[in-house]
Amino acid sequence: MTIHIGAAKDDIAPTVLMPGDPYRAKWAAETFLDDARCINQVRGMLGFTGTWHGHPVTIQGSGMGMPSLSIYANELIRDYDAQTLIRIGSCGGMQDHVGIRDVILAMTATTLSTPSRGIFKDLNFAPCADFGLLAAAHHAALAKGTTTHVGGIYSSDVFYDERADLNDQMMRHGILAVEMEAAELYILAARYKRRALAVLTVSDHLITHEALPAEDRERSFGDMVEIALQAAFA
Ligand SMILES: O=P(O)(O)O[C@H]1O[C@H](CO)[C@@H](O)[C@H]1O
Ligand SMILES: O=c1cc[nH]c(=O)[nH]1
Repeated sequence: MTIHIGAAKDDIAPTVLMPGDPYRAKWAAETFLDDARCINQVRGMLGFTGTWHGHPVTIQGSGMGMPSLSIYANELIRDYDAQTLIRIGSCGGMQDHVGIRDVILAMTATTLSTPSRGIFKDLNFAPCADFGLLAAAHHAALAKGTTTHVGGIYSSDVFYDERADLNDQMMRHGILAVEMEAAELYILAARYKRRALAVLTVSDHLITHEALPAEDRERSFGDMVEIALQAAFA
């Protein structure tokens, strides 16, 4: 057990999927895993462990934002020895050619700041995905026929952002979508030599202002979960 995860060490699999939403963790575990059991309820940040095609898998909510993700990812890596961490998240589309429900594979994650900012001081570290996971996820997405985009995303600290100029610069530089966790996940994976990837589904759009309801964000993103699982065990 850790401060934020009530599971015994053996209850967490080496492969962990991390949605921001704990109820997406529950839905994904019940939908895709065999013999799924709840292994964490501390603070309501639900986690489940089961098997997918015989492989042990944990699906643990990360909460919203990098400070929350950082707590769970640190404990999963340092206390539970998680080796492969794949975020399965929602995001806001930032390019015209990116549509609602499309899948984004985040090759890089640009940020203004992360919980790791302090250790880098004046260095701008470039958080990036594990290439093997990225390539395997792309292969899985193509095989599935899911409309998928691979490229840079923006990990923001702010959902209700008062600085429109930042989004403008992201869009101008080809960033595909905005979310709030991937950059810190990639930095922690680099620090501890683990594999990480963010597989995202576009839930709303900053240009068209389309938006999916909360229930869809919780329960309807099956393609991204299957892509993440196939990538993890490719
Ligand atoms: O759907 P999740 O995985 O929570 O991801 C996105 O949704 C939340 C904001 O609504 C942030 O956590 C953002 O990164
Ligand atoms: O962080 C997020 C997630 C979904 N949509 C957004 O606009 N931002």
